[in-house]
Amino acid sequence: MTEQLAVAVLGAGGRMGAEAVKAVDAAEDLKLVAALGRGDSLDSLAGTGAQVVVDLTTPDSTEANVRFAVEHGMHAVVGTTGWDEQKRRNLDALLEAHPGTGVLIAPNFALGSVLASAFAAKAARYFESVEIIELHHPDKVDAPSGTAVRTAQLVAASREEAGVSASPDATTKSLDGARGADVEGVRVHSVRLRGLVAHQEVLLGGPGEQLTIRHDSFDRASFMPGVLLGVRAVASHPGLTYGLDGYLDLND
Ligand SMILES: NC(=O)C1=CN([C@@H]2O[C@H](COP(=O)(O)OP(=O)(O)OC[C@H]3O[C@@H](n4cnc5c(N)ncnc54)[C@H](O)[C@@H]3O)[C@@H](O)[C@H]2O)C=CC1
Ligand SMILES: O=C(O)C1=N[C@H](C(=O)O)C[C@H](O)C1
Repeated sequence: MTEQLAVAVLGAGGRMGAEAVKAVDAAEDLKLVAALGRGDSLDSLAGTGAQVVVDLTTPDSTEANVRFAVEHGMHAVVGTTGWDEQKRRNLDALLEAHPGTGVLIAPNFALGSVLASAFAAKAARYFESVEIIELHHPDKVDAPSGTAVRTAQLVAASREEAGVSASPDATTKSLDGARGADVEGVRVHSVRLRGLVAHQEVLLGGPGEQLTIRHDSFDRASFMPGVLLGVRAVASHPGLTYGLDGYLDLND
């Protein structure tokens, strides 16, 4: 048998972390060497031999966790939200000083969601209007979702490349928040509703027609194939990769 890859999960007591612990435990090629929760010292990682750290914590702690991993020669697979451009730039600089170490920041690990965002970006240049609605469970602490931000970035880049103008909008008078958040020129609306897990619709409108690209995660099991893919692949992708699409061949 080939040697198992040693994996540590941070945020192990959380909704995603608990699921990731089970998934890593069940994978024959992986060995769970640490499962840390809030309050556990990162120093306890040092003696575990962890090669890959999976971070599924909170936006206020993920940056320090990833910094610790990189500085101690561990690769990191990050699902936690909050990685804005400045934080990614800082991480890039840190990784330059640690060549050979890989970090994957995946706003969404569900393969269907990654595909839906890619399809939306492809379609966005052909429609006059585009808006995003993301819908999540009410225990989520951040809005808009990391997935919606990433989708808006991909959509905006695609429209800019194609020279498409901003979505038309005659609103001159509105209540604060009524038109959602502006993410790179794309309106994003956040719904929080008991019973939901993670859902997103990209609405694309043209004269007389609408295309809706919708993805639903009904269960956190949907994220685990992407987590495992990231864990297995991160060592062969040194530097920072933003989005699981960076590990997939979506160009055809
Ligand atoms: N990329 C993806 O596919 C997905 C990403 N997420 C994101 O993952 C993050 C976690 O989501 P949930 O599990 O739903 O949240 P959660 O609140 O259930 O879990 C977070 C856990 O991290 C723990 N924690 C906080 N700081 C820590 C630290 N320094 N060390 C160790 N543990 C620490 C908390 O005590 C909590 O148990 C959120 O940012 C969420 O948006 C969630 C689902 C899918
Ligand atoms: O908090 C969540 O639940 C999720 N967070 C990620 C996000 O903000 O996009 C991924 C997924 O949508 C679930």
